[in-house]
Amino acid sequence: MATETVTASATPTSRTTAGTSRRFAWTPGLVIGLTLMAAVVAIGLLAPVLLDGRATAMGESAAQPSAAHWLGTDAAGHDVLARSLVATRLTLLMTVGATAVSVVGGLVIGTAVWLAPRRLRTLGLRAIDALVAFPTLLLALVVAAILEPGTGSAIAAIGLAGIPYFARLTANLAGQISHRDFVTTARLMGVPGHRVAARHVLPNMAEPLLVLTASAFAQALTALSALSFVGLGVQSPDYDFGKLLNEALPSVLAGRPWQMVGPTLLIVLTGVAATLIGDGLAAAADPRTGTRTRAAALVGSGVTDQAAGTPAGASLVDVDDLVITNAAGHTLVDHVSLRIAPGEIVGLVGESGSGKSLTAMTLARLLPDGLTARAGRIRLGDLDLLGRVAPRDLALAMGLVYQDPGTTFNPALRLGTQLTEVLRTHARADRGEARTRILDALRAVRMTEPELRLRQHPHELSGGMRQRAMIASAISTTPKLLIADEPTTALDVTVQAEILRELKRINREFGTAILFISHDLAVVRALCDRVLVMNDGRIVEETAAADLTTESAQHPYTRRLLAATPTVAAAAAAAEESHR
Ligand SMILES: Nc1ncnc2c1ncn2[C@@H]1O[C@H](COP(=O)(O)OP(=O)(O)OP(=O)(O)O)[C@@H](O)[C@H]1O
Repeated sequence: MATETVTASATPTSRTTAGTSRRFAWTPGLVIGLTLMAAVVAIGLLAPVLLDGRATAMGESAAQPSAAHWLGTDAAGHDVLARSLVATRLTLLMTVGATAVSVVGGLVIGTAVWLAPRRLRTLGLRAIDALVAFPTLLLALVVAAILEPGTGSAIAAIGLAGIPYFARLTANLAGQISHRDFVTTARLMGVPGHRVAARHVLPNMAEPLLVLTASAFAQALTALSALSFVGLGVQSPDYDFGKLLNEALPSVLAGRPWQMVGPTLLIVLTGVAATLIGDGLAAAADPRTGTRTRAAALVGSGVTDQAAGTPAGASLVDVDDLVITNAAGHTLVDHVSLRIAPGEIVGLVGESGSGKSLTAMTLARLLPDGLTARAGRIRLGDLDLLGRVAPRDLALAMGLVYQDPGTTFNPALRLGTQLTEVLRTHARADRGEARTRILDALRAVRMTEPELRLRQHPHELSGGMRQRAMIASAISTTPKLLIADEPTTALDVTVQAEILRELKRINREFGTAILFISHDLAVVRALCDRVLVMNDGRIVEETAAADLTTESAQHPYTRRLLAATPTVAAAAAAAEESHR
């Protein structure tokens, strides 16, 4: 009995991190926000040095604003403006500290929850949701009341109270990113969970996290000020904005509101700066969305002869009586058996939802979460896929080619880094050797300017180029089996034809067997040796590709499928008809 599980989730919009060469969108809001923040930081740096004497000197108590004291003096006779400016440094440091606690704590907990086994993950997410539902300031007040009031405890209280937000965002983003093809491939290659998180998942959430960090900074500022204002934050003789507001309260009640003006203005100024920066970063993140819809996808790992050594005359792939059911017990793949000989190209066709992808994904041991697979036998070369298989052996025994154009490559990494990953991780090639081999493979698939491509990020390549790049990755380790799940669906017909020619050539030159999943029966007939027709989870017909015609097909479903596929002549006739 084989049961493979992988977390399922929607695929998010591709985003890049600051590491890509995408042009950054400097909006006026962002420029203003950064300028204001620079001014606040300059005040924080300089005021304690230049104005400390003035802020601590005692003069006339509760004096009105004057040329000597622009905002008057407080009850102790200190210059209110000087104290407000000097308070900027401590306020900023505390805000940065609390924000850092929230971000780092949230990242660690969110990632740990994502990496946890399914039950623990669900429990963790529930706990995080419950904490998020609790108002931050209330949570902070509880923490601050438990701890001794002071600067450190205020930072801890606000920082801890902000953790659930970042933890939830991290876990959600990780859940989404984990189902992009480059993460699936890394997992197939046996890259350990923590490395997948550090290398593939976290860099791709940098952008939304950065945006949230900016707004968390603004929230931490007001929350810290509120804590000090109610006496649970900074204690005398230290003072931050909140403490100054706390000290100003009696004078406001005594009809001298100007003592509030300095800290209030500085809180507003700092908060507005952080919010503008957050909004600006969010806007800067947008431009690429929708600009690169033309793309396609192939992801490959590879095979070595040793890993998938196939006894002469035996099948390379041997699946016997595969049944896949969902959580409700509904059968999605129904007693499927299939064989693929070494070097053979087998087509898997059938309407949408007939079970083609699930069958193929079972071979790669990448069945989605919640589904259960059992079979009498699943073998790939000398690997028994129902038993324990070293990730490296599976990684080297199989190449995967996906359809989804937006998620094939990690947008944060240069192509060179990702294309050489399988060679470096599993074929144990050093950097130079991996580079040479991938360049050879890129030339083999006729990629233009291969050296340049290795330095580029995925979004700088066209869909056809990305497809070639991934075929190159797949063949760089001389695969015995390539699973190609609708690899050309997202490409225009010219590029489609070129890619199909490359697949055929690779099959001829390297003896790579291919399981080719497609809706395009004409392509399947031209490319494949043999075709399996799936309907409602079952293989209803198996035929030589040349016999995939209305005349030769045996099963009524195959004939219906063929009848539903317009030939070029029929399509032209239909078009002509519609013009009449
Ligand atoms: N993660 C999942 N959870 C539950 N059901 C699923 C899941 N993935 C697929 N299914 C169901 O399993 C059936 C077969 O899906 P599969 O993706 O294998 O079809 P397919 O033939 O590859 O379709 P397409 O050509 O549209 O890709 C469908 O009914 C689908 O709804």
